[in-house]
Amino acid sequence: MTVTTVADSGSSAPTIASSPRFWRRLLRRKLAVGCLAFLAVIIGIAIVAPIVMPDVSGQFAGDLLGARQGPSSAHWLGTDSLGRDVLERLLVGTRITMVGVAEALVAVLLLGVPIGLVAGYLGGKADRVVSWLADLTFSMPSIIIILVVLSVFPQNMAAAMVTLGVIAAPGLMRIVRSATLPVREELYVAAAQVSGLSRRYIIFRHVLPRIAGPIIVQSSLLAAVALLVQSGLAFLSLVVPAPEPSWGGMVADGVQTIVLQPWLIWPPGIVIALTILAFGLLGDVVRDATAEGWSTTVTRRKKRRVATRQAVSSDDKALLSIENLSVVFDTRSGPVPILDDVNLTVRPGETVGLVGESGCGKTITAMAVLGLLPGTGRIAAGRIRFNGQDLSALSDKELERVRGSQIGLISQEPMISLNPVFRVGWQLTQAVRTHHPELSRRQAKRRAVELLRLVHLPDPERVARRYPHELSGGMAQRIAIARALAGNPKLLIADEPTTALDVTVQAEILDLLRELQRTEDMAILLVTHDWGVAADLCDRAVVMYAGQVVEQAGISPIVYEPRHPYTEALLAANPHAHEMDGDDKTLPAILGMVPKPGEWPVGCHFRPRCGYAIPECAESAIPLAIPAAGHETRCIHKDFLER
Ligand SMILES: Nc1ncnc2c1ncn2[C@@H]1O[C@H](COP(=O)(O)OP(=O)(O)OP(=O)(O)O)[C@@H](O)[C@H]1O
Repeated sequence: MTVTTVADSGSSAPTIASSPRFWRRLLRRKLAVGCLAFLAVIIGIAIVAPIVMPDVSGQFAGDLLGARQGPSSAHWLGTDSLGRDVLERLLVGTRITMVGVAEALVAVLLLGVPIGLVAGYLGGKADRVVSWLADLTFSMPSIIIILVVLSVFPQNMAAAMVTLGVIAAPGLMRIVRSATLPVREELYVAAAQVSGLSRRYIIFRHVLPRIAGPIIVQSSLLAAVALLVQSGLAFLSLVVPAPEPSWGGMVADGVQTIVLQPWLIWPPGIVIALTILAFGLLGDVVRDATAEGWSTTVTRRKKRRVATRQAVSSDDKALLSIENLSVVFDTRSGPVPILDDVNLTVRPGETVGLVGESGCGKTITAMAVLGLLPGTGRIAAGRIRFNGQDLSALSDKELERVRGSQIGLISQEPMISLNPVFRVGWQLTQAVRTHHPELSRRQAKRRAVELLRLVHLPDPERVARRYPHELSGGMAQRIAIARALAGNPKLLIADEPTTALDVTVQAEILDLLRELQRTEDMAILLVTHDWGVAADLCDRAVVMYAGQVVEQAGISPIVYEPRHPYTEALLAANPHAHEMDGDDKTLPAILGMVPKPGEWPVGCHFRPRCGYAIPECAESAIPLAIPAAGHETRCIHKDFLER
């Protein structure tokens, strides 16, 4: 026999089982009330019966002439093989049976709960050692060990039941550990740490009450197992010496006389079966009540998650705040999701890089901010707050006023964005007048030349007289930047601004952007697939994959300690890193392709290409985790979360 525990019995459901709400939920269930009432009666009998009937325990024999009688008015449940009253022995025998159950439970709780709590809360080595010990104990044959203990301590029920508890403890440890993991990430636990409370205090006062639900479920199920084991050992006369009555011993008596009086097996058999059933069913209903609480807790946790996320990826000072943004493209076969729950923020004066392979949704994110979604694209959920206003709620006209004057855009193809039939100066002057209608034509012209000087174009007056086809790529990009600056924007969206340029010009444009950001006090949202560019320019990076933000953090942590396999793979495939290393080996590529919108896999979108994928990655949508302050990752992989 192996002592098993139900590993999923609400282990992941951090509910406050000690709260009145939990008890209200539990007591709404008739089955729970029935089980609790039944067990209360059994415990009451265990306490009272030996006091009321003190002689029964030591009674070796009763009326031998009236032995093996069926139920009668004198003996409601009949008499046993030695003429003793079955009902009296059943009632008095309740105590020793329940004491056996209690001994096993105390042992399992004393070992399983604290060790599981410490392993879950501390993690790392402590966790690994506990898991290893748990695995070791699982492979041990429990009943053999109990029999060995009984050979050393004959007829010692306490020794046998405590051994059972010790053997069952690793199962409870695991459940407590996994229930502790999400609780330790809660904000209030972090707040308790910050306020200097001791670990012991936090574990037992903050974490333990939150995981009481799974512990109650397990205790109930373990009580059923303990009762079965105690009855079995008593049946074999291994733990309760005669003439002490016990339920298991009474079953043994009934078995011996089964031919002469089959009735004797029924009373103890029924009571054992009903009590095991009550423990088992109570475990079930507690789990249901916990799960019901969990579904509401999930909603609350979701909100908390958002709150936590906002603590990382957004704050009140944010200039741009994209919150839970989902974008779809309407097609004949229905809406196709392009962006899924995108969250990111840009603070004033900050440069944030939006990194990812082609087709991940970087440009669509930028276009959504500008209210310029192409084709049938539309915002399906979420909002975009910019400088205190909700952009997603603005009309086209209102958005036009924001675009350019408050948010500027430079794109990958500056040449295409300039009208080939008008001189550069004229186009710039128009841009200045659009954003500053108060300026005269002459003043606007002067401002246009100033802008050309600002972007370090030599001889700006002459450049102003040129047509776009007379410009080089680098010059065209500088002019595009100058035009984006015409409205003195607070935020510049730069969509792959250097991709079409040669390397030296790329470096000049990046220098220019860095300088402008400082002098013009402008935030930049830089869309790029190039880590070199992101590392050169950005304070923070947001990594996108298949319509989702999969990781975001400060540029150093994300480059040196990526917490998502996609970021790690993207960094490994970065040609700049290899150039810097002098590494002439083949550049590692990420196998496979970014899945098309509408073909995203269930669970983690990166799973089919991920070398670390485990079955859980395919189960459901991966929530954002916060492995370190200011760092978010959409990965459940332990190796990445615990780096
Ligand atoms: N007008 C459109 N209609 C339908 N789907 C579109 C449209 N524009 C973009 N998409 C799809 O949206 C997804 C995200 O595109 P997006 O251009 O934002 O990716 P990206 O990460 O910026 O890549 P790139 O580096 O190529 O610009 C892609 O799968 C693309 O096919």
